[in-house]
Amino acid sequence: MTVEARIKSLQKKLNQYNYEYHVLDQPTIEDSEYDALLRELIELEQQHPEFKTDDSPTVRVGGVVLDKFEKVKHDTPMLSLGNAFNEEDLRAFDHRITQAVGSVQYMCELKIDGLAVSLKYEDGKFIQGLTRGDGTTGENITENLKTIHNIRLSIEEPLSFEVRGEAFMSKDVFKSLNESRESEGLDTFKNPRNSAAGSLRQLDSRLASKRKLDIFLYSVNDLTEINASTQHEALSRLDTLKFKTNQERSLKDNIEGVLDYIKYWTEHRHDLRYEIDGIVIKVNDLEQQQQLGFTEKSPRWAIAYKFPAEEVETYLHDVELSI
Ligand SMILES: CC(C)(C)c1nc(N2CCN(c3ncccn3)CC2)c2cc(C(N)=O)c(N)nc2n1
Repeated sequence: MTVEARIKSLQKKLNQYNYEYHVLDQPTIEDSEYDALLRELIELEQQHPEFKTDDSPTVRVGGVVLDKFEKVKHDTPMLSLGNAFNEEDLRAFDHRITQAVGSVQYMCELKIDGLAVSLKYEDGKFIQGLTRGDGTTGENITENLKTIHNIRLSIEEPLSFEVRGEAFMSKDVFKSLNESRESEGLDTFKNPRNSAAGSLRQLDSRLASKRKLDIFLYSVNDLTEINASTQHEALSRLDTLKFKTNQERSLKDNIEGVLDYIKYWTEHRHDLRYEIDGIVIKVNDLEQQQQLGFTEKSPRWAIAYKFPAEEVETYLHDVELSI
């Protein structure tokens, strides 16, 4: 096999292993075997840089050091969400909607407690990643986002659109990061959200790569590009394009179903391997979304139900401090 053929086959194999491990959560080879193949590919690409591609799995290890993050305007502004804190707020949200557009289905999604980011694809290639920033302008953190293994560096269709999602750090990664920081005498991070934010703000993408960040994607800015007519179809389309979406989502026929879903996750949220701070409820049908429209900064067809703050955690924290 020629060197070029070996490099191409390693790139293909490692990208497939990445997808199985980080998107499907179903690895088919041992980590040690993956690492050995990756080391071989890094070496071959260093000897033959003409065969290195910008969607090679070696991109994941980072290595670009910036002196600052450039500010970039979002093509499509990233909106914010209205909040609901109790059943009354949710019923008022439902009443306003059904009065305006009649009966609707709701897509319920776990509200991942991370950092909203926007990924831009052009002809199927990941070309730019931005933080949400103030919704209008974000920071260019493309090199750091490339180190998140389940972010597709290229997709199998030459699509051009922006995919939005929440980058986060899992509870286990957060715990071991704080343990190693403690042993190095560094100050620890307060919660996974803060450590994800700190990781994405690293100017050296090699450091960002070590933080093992993760991401769930939840919306596309140009739905005609993926010809979806509901949020349910949009998420399924992201799945077929091998993006990582959250599989705990559920389609409900009315507000009662939404209340059941919220009740369930209020009780089971701590069984998850990542933190959530609520539930996002969206009108499923895109035409009904259009009819409902937007306020000046958030959609009228979506709301974020926020879990009540947990006294137990703060109480224990205070007790620890007072000892
Ligand atoms: C596309 C819309 C606007 C409906 C939307 N917006 C979201 N967010 C907006 C406010 N965001 C925000 N962030 C910081 C400051 C102000 N707003 C943070 C993202 C969503 C966040 C999540 C999630 N976290 O899991 C989700 N499953 N779906 C979302 N959907």
